[in-house]
Parts: sequence; structure tokens; C-alpha cells
Amino acid sequence: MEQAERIAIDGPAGAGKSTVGERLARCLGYLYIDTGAMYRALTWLALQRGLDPHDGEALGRLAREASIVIGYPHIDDGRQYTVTVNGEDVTWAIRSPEVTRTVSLVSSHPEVRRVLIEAQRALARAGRVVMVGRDIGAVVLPDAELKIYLTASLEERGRRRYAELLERLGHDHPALPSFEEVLADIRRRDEIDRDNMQPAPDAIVIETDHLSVAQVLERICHMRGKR
Ligand SMILES: Nc1ncnc2c1ncn2[C@@H]1O[C@H](COP(=O)(O)OP(=O)(O)O)[C@@H](O)[C@H]1O
Ligand SMILES: Nc1ccn([C@@H]2O[C@H](COP(=O)(O)OP(=O)(O)O)[C@@H](O)[C@H]2O)c(=O)n1
Repeated sequence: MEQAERIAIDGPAGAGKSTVGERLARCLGYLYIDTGAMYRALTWLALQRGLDPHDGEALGRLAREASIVIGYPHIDDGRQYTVTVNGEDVTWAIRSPEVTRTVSLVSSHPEVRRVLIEAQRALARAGRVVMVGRDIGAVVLPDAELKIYLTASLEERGRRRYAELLERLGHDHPALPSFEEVLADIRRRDEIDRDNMQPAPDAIVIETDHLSVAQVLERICHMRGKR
């Protein structure tokens, strides 16, 4: 019987986790789980309900009550998956500047992390998963068979995220932030995320500044083959 395998990919915003994770999962036929989307979905709901993003207890309660589901894409509009919150499709809503601005604060509360980490572990119980996030190798799946930590300089990550927004929204979109705003948001999130963003001691660190997506994938497949 083929051995169940969990692959953890961590790293800061714009390091390439979602792009690489989704392609790797597709190529291996594994389930792809983006844990950032779960924190974003909870943040979207908290904003809808007008909850204070500093109130860890209320947010933890909301996390326990909410039904956050990441499922098959179904719609062909560039999405990697469909995210629903209590049945409502929020796949693009969770990428809004407001959610992006607030998500790290919401994610910083232990009451929130406890609930979402448990949900993530339950999803991984099936084995054969590629899970991407900040704390997957160190906390969520400390016994994952392969742990990758992707990184890149702040400037490179800002350039990537800005190019992505430009492509998705177009030059004239009123919600398109400036490059400086994108960079400032990533810098601020890096800081808040720092406590939950340590690479696992046994993670393989890949510096991606001068690598293409294909080269990153090639390295990961090479490491996987060496285990
Ligand atoms: N190694 C790479 N080289 C160039 N661009 C990359 C690389 N990895 C990712 N990208 C691009 O950067 C953008 C952000 O990557 P993404 O996977 O969303 O990062 P993360 O999930 O870590 O925030 C995407 O548009 C992606 O195509
Ligand atoms: N495992 C995780 C994943 C995300 N997060 C939080 O959720 C935010 C959004 O994650 P994301 O992966 O969607 O962000 P991007 O890197 O795609 O911009 C991060 O900035 C973290 O604050 C977390 O705390 N733990």
C-alpha cells in the first residue's frame, strides 16, 4: 500500500506557497489545503458581524460556530478552490484589502488558532495532503513527512503580490493599491505573523528570489525523492 504523506509548506506572504502548493498537490493527486484561506474566511465573517478584531474570546467563539468549507473550485474564474462561510461563497471576498489588513490581528489570538488548528489537523487525517500556511510544519503537522519553508526578500514578495493584483484587477480598478501600499501591508503582516511563522527545525528552506515557480517545484520534487 502506498504510504500516506503530508507535505507542509510554510513561509511569509508572497513567498509562493499557494502557487507551488497547488501545483504540487495537483501533480501528485493530493488534497491541497490553504490554511490562510481559513483565517481569511473567519476574518471576513468577523467583519460582517462587526466584531472587534482585538476580542480573542468572541473570535474564538465565532470560529467554533462558523462553518468554513474549502472545496472543489466548480467555477472557472481563476480560483484554486471555493471557500464558503455558512454556505455563502466568499472565495474572492476574502482577498479584499479590508480582510487582508485585518487577518493577521484576528489570527494572532490563541482562542482562534486553537479552533482552526484542530480543524486543519482533522482535514489532514486523510493523509496525502499538501498543506500551506505559516505554522504547518512546526505546529499543525509536526510529524509531516516533508516540510518546506519558502522565502524571498520583502521587495520581491511585494513585486509578486502587486503583479498578481494588477493582473486580477486591471490598471484602472479603484481598489488597486499602489506598490508602496502592498509592500507596507506585507511588512506589517510579517511583523504580526512573526510569532507564528517560525520554520520547523527540520524544514528545508528554499530561497526563491532568483528561482522560477518551475525551479522551486523541481527542488521540492528532488528533496521528496531523496527521503
Ligand atoms: N518562485 C517564483 N518566482 C516568481 N513568481 C512567483 C514565484 N512563486 C510565486 N510567484 C508568484 O508570486 C505571486 C504570489 O505567490 P503566492 O503563491 O500567492 O504566495 P503566497 O501563497 O506565499 O502568499 C503569484 O502570482 C505567483 O505566481
Ligand atoms: N497557518 C496560518 C496561515 C495564515 N495565517 C494568517 O493568515 C494571514 C493570511 O494568510 P495567507 O496565506 O492567505 O496570506 P498570503 O500569504 O497569501 O498573503 C497571514 O498573514 C497570517 O496572519 C496564520 O496565522 N497561520
